[in-house]
Amino acid sequence: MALPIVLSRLSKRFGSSNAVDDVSLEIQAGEFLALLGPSGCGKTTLLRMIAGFETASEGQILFGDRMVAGHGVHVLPEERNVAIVFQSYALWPHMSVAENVAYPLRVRRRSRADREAKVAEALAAVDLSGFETRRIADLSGGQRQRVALARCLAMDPGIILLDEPLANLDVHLRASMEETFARFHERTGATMVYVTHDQSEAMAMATRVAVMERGRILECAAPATLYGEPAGEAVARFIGDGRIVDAEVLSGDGAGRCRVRLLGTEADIRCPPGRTLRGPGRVCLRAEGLELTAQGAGLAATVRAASFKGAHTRLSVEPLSMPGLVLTVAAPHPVAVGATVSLRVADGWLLPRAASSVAVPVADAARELA
Ligand SMILES: Nc1ncnc2c1ncn2[C@@H]1O[C@H](COP(=O)(O)OP(=O)(O)OP(=O)(O)O)[C@@H](O)[C@H]1O
Repeated sequence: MALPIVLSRLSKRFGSSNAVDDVSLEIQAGEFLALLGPSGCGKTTLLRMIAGFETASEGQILFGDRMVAGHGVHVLPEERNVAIVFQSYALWPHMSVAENVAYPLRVRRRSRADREAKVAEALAAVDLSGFETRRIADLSGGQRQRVALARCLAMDPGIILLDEPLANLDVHLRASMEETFARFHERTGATMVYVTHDQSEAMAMATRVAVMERGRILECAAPATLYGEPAGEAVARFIGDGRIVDAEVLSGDGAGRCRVRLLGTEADIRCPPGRTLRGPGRVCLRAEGLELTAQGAGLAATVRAASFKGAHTRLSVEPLSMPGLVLTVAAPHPVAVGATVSLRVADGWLLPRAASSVAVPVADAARELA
């Protein structure tokens, strides 16, 4: 049965440095949560603490209502009833596929008939029926990872922890494995925590993504929210290569749209609904929110680099109004480096924290002006 995982004020110190720093997070039963962040941000340490391979310096971990770490408790990994999938597969090379998948069931002294049924079902779930007698050495990397997943399935765990399971696979195989993982998640219904530094992988599979930086969780939200409506500048920059620019909020409808002046031009963009704000703010711009427009009509910029992508040409452009800032835009046709183009800001996101900390609600501002 899937269990929720609750992390409360969890920290891990190695010497004087905090690898995990005051992390609190509730992972729902049956959720697929990705821990995403650059190398060294603490995601593996956090996963190892959930698994029980690391003790907590502070804080606690609950699986459902069972305390597994904290308040002097440290439940050993083998007693936590979690399944773990590593990038190194951790299979027994001298055993066959079926023997590997059956291994945890054998340890639990399940009957032969039960083992055989579970192994057949687990191998079918990862498209490896017919591979029962193959040796691990005779499998590809993707097939080995699928055996590791089948072994997990056969254990029927409530919690599955995955540490960069696709890191050793090539790009094409990774894409097909993303589907396998999604089906695997559906099938097990288990709570899954998936560590990766690859944001496209995290965004494609997870129901929520926790973005980590220097041991802390910056934001934890659904992929579309992180991408479209990030809460702060660090996540806006990290996810989808967003660019942050200063803006002046001119007016807003209170329902999630506002008019801003930015980079010497005006645009209608998205903003947090609720209070209508005006005053200075910070806006996240992404390549797909910018469009080429008729010469002289929008924001003038110089093309600094052009890279042909097949369906479009990706341009790096420098606005004349802000030298040094490099924006990216998808152009429907190639444009020469050095040319001047005009851009229209078709979409952007007014960052909430910057806005609420400096901007004034329109109603109040109007009263002040009256
Ligand atoms: N056993 C240890 N002893 C000392 N420092 C450690 C230990 N394990 C991890 N660290 C440090 O803790 C920090 C977080 O490491 P961690 O492996 O959790 O990061 P990560 O985000 O998983 O990185 P990567 O993607 O490179 O694996 C790093 O600065 C690392 O050097």
